[in-house]
Amino acid sequence: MRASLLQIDVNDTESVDSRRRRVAALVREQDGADLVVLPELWTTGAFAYEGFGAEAEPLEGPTYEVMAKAASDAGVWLHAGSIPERPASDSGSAEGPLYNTSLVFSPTGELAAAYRKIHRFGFDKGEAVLMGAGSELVTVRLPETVIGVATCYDLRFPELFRGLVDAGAETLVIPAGWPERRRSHWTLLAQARAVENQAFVLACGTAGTHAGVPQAGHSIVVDPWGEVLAEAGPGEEVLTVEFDPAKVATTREQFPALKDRLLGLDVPRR
Ligand SMILES: NC(=O)CCC(=O)C(=O)O
Repeated sequence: MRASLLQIDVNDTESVDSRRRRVAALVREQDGADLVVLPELWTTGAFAYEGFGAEAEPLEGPTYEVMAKAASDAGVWLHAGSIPERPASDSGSAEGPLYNTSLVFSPTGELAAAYRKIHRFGFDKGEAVLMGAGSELVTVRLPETVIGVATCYDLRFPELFRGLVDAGAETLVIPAGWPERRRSHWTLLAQARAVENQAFVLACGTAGTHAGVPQAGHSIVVDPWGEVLAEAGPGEEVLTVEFDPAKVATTREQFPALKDRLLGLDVPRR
């Protein structure tokens, strides 16, 4: 299986419209890939809080339209990263809470899944107060593997990933806007989630600086044994990797640690 992670430079000088067009063209160039992955909130920047309201869009808004077409033009599964989503309220008005919502498209441009980020970053400010929390785990069956989706700060919450594994996930796909300041956590946590869940991890971050926050870049692909298969540098980059999804089953068979779980399962305790 071939995956391409598009580590986009998200800065304050390029307009959202221009970035959308540029990223769509990059997606179309990945026509030999099985899966293409974009970062979190790459239209606005994950730390550009002022832009969330101004650039919020309904699920089927401009980013959806452009990305659905790019996925079908390239004939790839596309995890299009996330958008600041403003769902239309029941009455049909444009008012309502915002969500940090990821979109996954099939190679024919159909929406296969939408995931609203569960853990919002910022403690008492930023995303944590501007956006609502999602509540549903999302997996998507591709021909080669089942992907489980999570977003950026979710990476710090292992129980979410265990839930995805229980729902069948074999490849964990994590778009992010992770800051350079905590790059060591990013790499360490990506490897930890791969090892503990015996799953592939595809973690795609942003490059550049937006809202005064330098981004880590260093998108990373880790195999179920915790080996780093590929890692990007700090700048904009297309990180392409080939991997064998069957390695999940062989790792889980040969080192069956997931079968030794006791807590959280309905089993007698010693
Ligand atoms: N956008 C985010 O979720 C940032 C997460 C982060 O900076 C961290 O967990 O550290």
